[in-house]
Amino acid sequence: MKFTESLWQENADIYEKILKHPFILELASGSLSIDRFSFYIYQDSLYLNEFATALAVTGTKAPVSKDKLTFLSFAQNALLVEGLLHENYMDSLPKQDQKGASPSALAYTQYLLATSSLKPYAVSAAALLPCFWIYKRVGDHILAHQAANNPYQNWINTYAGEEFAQSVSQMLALVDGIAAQSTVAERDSMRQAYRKATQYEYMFWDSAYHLEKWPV
Ligand SMILES: Cc1ncc(CN)c(N)n1
Repeated sequence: MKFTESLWQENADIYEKILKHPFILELASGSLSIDRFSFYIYQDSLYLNEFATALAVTGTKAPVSKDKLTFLSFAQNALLVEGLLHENYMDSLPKQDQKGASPSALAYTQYLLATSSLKPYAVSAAALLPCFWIYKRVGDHILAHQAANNPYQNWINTYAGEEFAQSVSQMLALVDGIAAQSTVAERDSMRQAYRKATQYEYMFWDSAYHLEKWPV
């Protein structure tokens, strides 16, 4: 079994919880409130900026230039392709009262930035994989289960689309290649990083659904 397949199986419990989360159920039915979606898009636009930095930093550690370029192109796509989707939405959605990242969003981006800055290449790459793979699987799942005339169609089309699918395949191949050259201990660290980022993915949806605020 591929290393990435084992990661998926070990973390299927969290993926099942994501699929049953009201944010995802309501995104698929089109009934998600505009306030919640708007909160999510604003938080995600902040997230994408930091995510792109974490991708670029991870790229600097790649031992071969082909893989460096791949990480840099992922960073570029996060800012241009996903960023454009968010900019288009932000122009038409209600403005947010709360400025800056929510507690969960900040925790997630700081985790990715710290991991990409301070941990080995293999661990950084594993921490970034859920950001690709979970969105692809959630996008595909929603596309297959969505209601007609869904107001969030552009979002669904981006993550269930061919361009995003190609990035995900590239990222999976990269992580499998890195794992094949890693020791058992390194693979264990990769597993831990993958699970932590998967937990943060769940928390990101959950915090958007609850319009999470700073308590003080
Ligand atoms: C929180 C989060 N995770 C992942 C993705 C997909 N790059 C995203 N846009 N936002």
